[in-house]
Amino acid sequence: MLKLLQNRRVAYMGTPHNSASKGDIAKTVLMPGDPLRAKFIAEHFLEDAVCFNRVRNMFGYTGTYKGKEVSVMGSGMGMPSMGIYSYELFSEYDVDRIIRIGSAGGYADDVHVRDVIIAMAASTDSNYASQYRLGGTFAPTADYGMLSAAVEAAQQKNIPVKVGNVLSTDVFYHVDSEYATRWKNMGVLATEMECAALYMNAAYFGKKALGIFTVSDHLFTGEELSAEERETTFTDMMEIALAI
Ligand SMILES: O=P(O)(O)O[C@H]1O[C@H](CO)[C@@H](O)[C@H]1O
Ligand SMILES: O=c1cc[nH]c(=O)[nH]1
Repeated sequence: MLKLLQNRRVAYMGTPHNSASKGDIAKTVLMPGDPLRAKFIAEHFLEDAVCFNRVRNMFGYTGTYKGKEVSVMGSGMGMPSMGIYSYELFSEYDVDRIIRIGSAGGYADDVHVRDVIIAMAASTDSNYASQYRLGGTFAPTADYGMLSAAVEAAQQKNIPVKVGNVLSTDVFYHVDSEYATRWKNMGVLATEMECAALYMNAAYFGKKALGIFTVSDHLFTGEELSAEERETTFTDMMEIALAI
Protein backbone atom coordinates (compact mmCIF):
# COMPACT_ATOMS: atom_id res chain seq x y z
CA MET A 1 0.00 0.00 0.00
CA LEU A 2 1.38 3.40 -0.99
CA LYS A 3 1.18 5.98 1.76
CA LEU A 4 1.55 9.72 1.55
CA LEU A 5 4.25 11.08 3.83
CA GLN A 6 2.51 13.43 6.22
CA ASN A 7 2.88 15.05 9.62
CA ARG A 8 6.62 14.47 9.61
CA ARG A 9 8.55 16.75 11.90
CA VAL A 10 11.31 18.02 9.68
CA ALA A 11 13.24 21.23 9.38
CA TYR A 12 13.56 21.09 5.62
CA MET A 13 10.47 22.16 3.69
CA GLY A 14 11.25 21.02 0.16
CA THR A 15 11.44 22.98 -3.09
CA PRO A 16 8.76 24.75 -5.16
CA HIS A 17 8.33 21.49 -7.09
CA ASN A 18 9.03 18.76 -4.58
CA SER A 19 7.56 18.53 -1.07
CA ALA A 20 9.96 15.79 0.06
CA SER A 21 12.16 16.41 3.05
CA LYS A 22 15.86 15.66 3.04
CA GLY A 23 16.28 11.96 3.69
CA ASP A 24 12.98 11.00 2.04
CA ILE A 25 14.66 10.25 -1.28
CA ALA A 26 17.12 7.42 -1.93
CA LYS A 27 20.61 7.90 -3.37
CA THR A 28 19.42 6.28 -6.60
CA VAL A 29 16.33 7.57 -8.40
CA LEU A 30 14.61 6.06 -11.42
CA MET A 31 12.97 8.74 -13.56
CA PRO A 32 10.34 7.99 -16.17
CA GLY A 33 8.87 11.02 -17.93
CA ASP A 34 5.35 9.98 -16.99
CA PRO A 35 4.47 10.31 -13.28
CA LEU A 36 1.87 7.55 -13.72
CA ARG A 37 4.67 5.24 -14.80
CA ALA A 38 6.48 6.18 -11.59
CA LYS A 39 3.35 5.15 -9.66
CA PHE A 40 3.12 1.92 -11.66
CA ILE A 41 6.76 1.06 -10.88
CA ALA A 42 6.31 1.84 -7.19
CA GLU A 43 3.20 -0.35 -7.01
CA HIS A 44 4.57 -3.28 -9.02
CA PHE A 45 8.33 -3.35 -8.39
CA LEU A 46 9.06 -1.74 -5.00
CA GLU A 47 8.33 -2.94 -1.48
CA ASP A 48 6.99 -0.63 1.24
CA ALA A 49 6.81 2.28 -1.21
CA VAL A 50 5.97 5.65 0.34
CA CYS A 51 4.88 8.65 -1.73
CA PHE A 52 7.14 11.67 -1.05
CA ASN A 53 5.79 14.08 -3.65
CA ARG A 54 2.47 15.00 -5.20
CA VAL A 55 3.22 18.61 -6.13
CA ARG A 56 1.88 19.10 -9.71
CA ASN A 57 1.04 15.37 -9.63
CA MET A 58 4.74 14.69 -10.29
CA PHE A 59 4.58 11.56 -8.14
CA GLY A 60 7.68 10.39 -6.33
CA TYR A 61 8.05 7.27 -4.17
CA THR A 62 10.74 5.69 -2.06
CA GLY A 63 10.74 1.97 -1.33
CA THR A 64 13.05 -0.99 -1.48
CA TYR A 65 14.03 -3.40 -4.23
CA LYS A 66 15.69 -6.62 -3.07
CA GLY A 67 16.37 -4.93 0.25
CA LYS A 68 18.00 -1.81 -1.19
CA GLU A 69 16.44 1.63 -0.95
CA VAL A 70 15.48 3.19 -4.28
CA SER A 71 13.23 6.05 -5.36
CA VAL A 72 11.18 6.58 -8.47
CA MET A 73 9.86 9.94 -9.63
CA GLY A 74 8.43 11.40 -12.83
CA SER A 75 10.51 13.97 -14.71
CA GLY A 76 7.78 15.40 -16.92
CA MET A 77 8.26 15.91 -20.64
CA GLY A 78 11.07 17.94 -22.13
CA MET A 79 14.40 19.28 -20.99
CA PRO A 80 13.13 22.24 -18.92
CA SER A 81 11.08 19.83 -16.80
CA MET A 82 13.83 17.21 -16.47
CA GLY A 83 16.23 20.10 -15.85
CA ILE A 84 14.26 21.27 -12.81
CA TYR A 85 13.59 17.91 -11.18
CA SER A 86 17.04 16.39 -11.68
CA TYR A 87 18.74 19.65 -10.62
CA GLU A 88 16.78 19.60 -7.35
CA LEU A 89 17.40 15.90 -6.74
CA PHE A 90 21.16 16.36 -7.15
CA SER A 91 21.48 19.70 -5.36
CA GLU A 92 18.82 19.60 -2.61
CA TYR A 93 18.31 15.90 -1.91
CA ASP A 94 21.88 14.54 -2.14
CA VAL A 95 20.89 12.07 -4.84
CA ASP A 96 23.97 10.41 -6.39
CA ARG A 97 22.53 8.55 -9.37
CA ILE A 98 19.58 9.12 -11.66
CA ILE A 99 18.47 6.53 -14.20
CA ARG A 100 16.10 7.89 -16.80
CA ILE A 101 13.74 5.17 -18.00
CA GLY A 102 11.77 6.40 -20.97
CA SER A 103 10.12 5.69 -24.26
CA ALA A 104 11.91 6.63 -27.46
CA GLY A 105 11.11 6.82 -31.14
CA GLY A 106 13.28 4.58 -33.30
CA TYR A 107 15.46 6.03 -36.05
CA ALA A 108 17.92 3.26 -36.97
CA ASP A 109 16.90 0.49 -39.38
CA ASP A 110 17.83 -2.28 -36.93
CA VAL A 111 15.76 -0.76 -34.08
CA HIS A 112 12.20 -2.03 -33.48
CA VAL A 113 9.36 -1.39 -31.01
CA ARG A 114 9.97 -2.94 -27.55
CA ASP A 115 13.77 -2.90 -28.15
CA VAL A 116 15.83 -1.58 -25.26
CA ILE A 117 18.38 1.17 -25.98
CA ILE A 118 21.02 2.41 -23.56
CA ALA A 119 22.18 5.97 -24.22
CA MET A 120 25.97 6.15 -24.26
CA ALA A 121 25.51 9.76 -25.35
CA ALA A 122 22.63 12.17 -25.82
CA SER A 123 22.94 14.56 -28.74
CA THR A 124 20.60 17.49 -28.57
CA ASP A 125 19.06 20.46 -30.38
CA SER A 126 18.39 22.10 -27.01
CA ASN A 127 19.97 25.32 -25.79
CA TYR A 128 20.38 23.86 -22.28
CA ALA A 129 24.20 23.82 -22.38
CA SER A 130 24.45 27.55 -23.17
CA GLN A 131 24.03 28.34 -19.45
CA TYR A 132 27.52 26.95 -18.82
CA ARG A 133 29.07 29.44 -21.28
CA LEU A 134 31.66 26.91 -22.44
CA GLY A 135 32.41 28.49 -25.77
CA GLY A 136 32.18 25.10 -27.48
CA THR A 137 29.93 22.07 -27.85
CA PHE A 138 29.48 19.93 -24.75
CA ALA A 139 28.96 16.19 -25.37
CA PRO A 140 26.43 14.87 -22.79
CA THR A 141 27.46 11.32 -21.91
CA ALA A 142 26.39 8.52 -19.60
CA ASP A 143 28.32 7.50 -16.51
CA TYR A 144 30.55 4.68 -17.76
CA GLY A 145 30.19 2.56 -14.59
CA MET A 146 26.40 2.65 -14.79
CA LEU A 147 26.48 2.02 -18.52
CA SER A 148 28.67 -1.06 -18.23
CA ALA A 149 26.64 -2.34 -15.24
CA ALA A 150 23.45 -1.98 -17.30
CA VAL A 151 24.95 -3.88 -20.24
CA GLU A 152 26.13 -6.63 -17.87
CA ALA A 153 22.71 -6.85 -16.19
CA ALA A 154 21.03 -7.10 -19.59
CA GLN A 155 23.38 -9.91 -20.63
CA GLN A 156 22.69 -11.82 -17.42
CA LYS A 157 18.93 -11.48 -18.00
CA ASN A 158 19.22 -12.38 -21.69
CA ILE A 159 17.72 -9.04 -22.68
CA PRO A 160 19.19 -7.78 -25.97
CA VAL A 161 20.16 -4.10 -25.83
CA LYS A 162 21.56 -1.58 -28.27
CA VAL A 163 24.06 0.94 -26.92
CA GLY A 164 24.67 4.23 -28.71
CA ASN A 165 23.71 7.80 -29.35
CA VAL A 166 20.16 9.13 -28.85
CA LEU A 167 18.76 12.53 -29.80
CA SER A 168 17.19 14.58 -27.01
CA THR A 169 15.01 17.00 -28.91
CA ASP A 170 12.91 19.98 -27.84
CA VAL A 171 10.31 19.19 -30.48
CA PHE A 172 8.02 16.16 -30.63
CA TYR A 173 6.20 17.20 -33.81
CA HIS A 174 8.93 18.34 -36.21
CA VAL A 175 7.54 20.21 -39.22
CA ASP A 176 10.81 19.64 -41.10
CA SER A 177 10.19 16.26 -42.75
CA GLU A 178 13.94 15.65 -43.24
CA TYR A 179 14.85 16.37 -39.60
CA ALA A 180 14.88 12.74 -38.40
CA THR A 181 16.73 11.60 -41.53
CA ARG A 182 19.66 13.92 -40.88
CA TRP A 183 20.10 12.59 -37.32
CA LYS A 184 19.58 9.01 -38.46
CA ASN A 185 22.34 9.52 -41.03
CA MET A 186 24.67 10.46 -38.15
CA GLY A 187 24.09 7.04 -36.57
CA VAL A 188 21.61 8.18 -33.92
CA LEU A 189 19.56 5.17 -32.79
CA ALA A 190 16.42 6.86 -31.48
CA THR A 191 14.89 10.10 -30.24
CA GLU A 192 13.51 11.22 -26.88
CA MET A 193 13.26 14.54 -25.04
CA GLU A 194 15.12 14.67 -21.70
CA CYS A 195 18.33 12.65 -21.53
CA ALA A 196 20.76 15.41 -22.57
CA ALA A 197 19.57 17.75 -19.80
CA LEU A 198 19.91 14.94 -17.26
CA TYR A 199 23.46 14.15 -18.42
CA MET A 200 24.38 17.84 -18.25
CA ASN A 201 23.02 18.29 -14.73
CA ALA A 202 24.87 15.16 -13.63
CA ALA A 203 28.11 16.49 -15.17
CA TYR A 204 27.64 19.88 -13.55
CA PHE A 205 27.15 18.40 -10.08
CA GLY A 206 29.75 15.63 -10.46
CA LYS A 207 26.99 13.01 -10.14
CA LYS A 208 26.04 9.97 -12.23
CA ALA A 209 23.30 9.40 -14.77
CA LEU A 210 22.15 6.89 -17.34
CA GLY A 211 19.29 6.81 -19.85
CA ILE A 212 17.60 3.51 -20.73
CA PHE A 213 14.80 3.46 -23.28
CA THR A 214 12.15 1.20 -24.68
CA VAL A 215 11.32 1.91 -28.30
CA SER A 216 7.63 2.82 -28.40
CA ASP A 217 7.38 3.71 -32.10
CA HIS A 218 9.54 4.01 -35.17
CA LEU A 219 9.76 7.25 -37.11
CA PHE A 220 10.57 5.53 -40.40
CA THR A 221 8.70 2.21 -40.34
CA GLY A 222 5.55 3.46 -38.58
CA GLU A 223 5.57 0.63 -35.98
CA GLU A 224 4.09 1.81 -32.64
CA LEU A 225 2.80 0.78 -29.21
CA SER A 226 -0.50 2.04 -27.75
CA ALA A 227 -0.48 4.66 -24.97
CA GLU A 228 -1.50 1.95 -22.47
CA GLU A 229 1.36 -0.33 -23.60
CA ARG A 230 3.77 2.62 -23.24
CA GLU A 231 2.71 2.94 -19.60
CA THR A 232 2.83 -0.70 -18.63
CA THR A 233 4.96 -2.86 -20.93
CA PHE A 234 8.47 -1.69 -20.18
CA THR A 235 9.44 -4.56 -17.91
CA ASP A 236 12.81 -5.35 -19.56
CA MET A 237 14.00 -1.75 -19.22
CA MET A 238 12.86 -1.56 -15.58
CA GLU A 239 14.54 -4.85 -14.70
CA ILE A 240 17.84 -3.56 -16.07
CA ALA A 241 17.46 -0.24 -14.26
CA LEU A 242 16.60 -1.91 -10.95
CA ALA A 243 19.48 -4.35 -11.31
CA ILE A 244 22.04 -1.55 -11.34
O1 LIG B 1 8.17 8.08 -22.06
P1 LIG B 1 8.88 9.31 -21.57
O2 LIG B 1 9.82 9.01 -20.48
O3 LIG B 1 7.93 10.43 -21.20
O4 LIG B 1 9.77 9.83 -22.80
C1 LIG B 1 9.33 10.22 -24.08
O5 LIG B 1 7.93 10.36 -24.22
C2 LIG B 1 7.55 11.75 -24.22
C3 LIG B 1 6.96 12.11 -25.55
O6 LIG B 1 5.84 11.35 -25.84
C4 LIG B 1 8.84 12.52 -23.95
O7 LIG B 1 8.93 12.76 -22.57
C5 LIG B 1 9.89 11.57 -24.46
O8 LIG B 1 11.18 11.77 -23.97
O1 LIG C 1 10.24 11.61 -27.70
C1 LIG C 1 9.76 10.67 -28.30
C2 LIG C 1 9.33 9.49 -27.64
C3 LIG C 1 8.80 8.48 -28.37
N1 LIG C 1 8.67 8.63 -29.70
C4 LIG C 1 9.08 9.74 -30.33
O2 LIG C 1 8.95 9.87 -31.56
N2 LIG C 1 9.62 10.74 -29.62
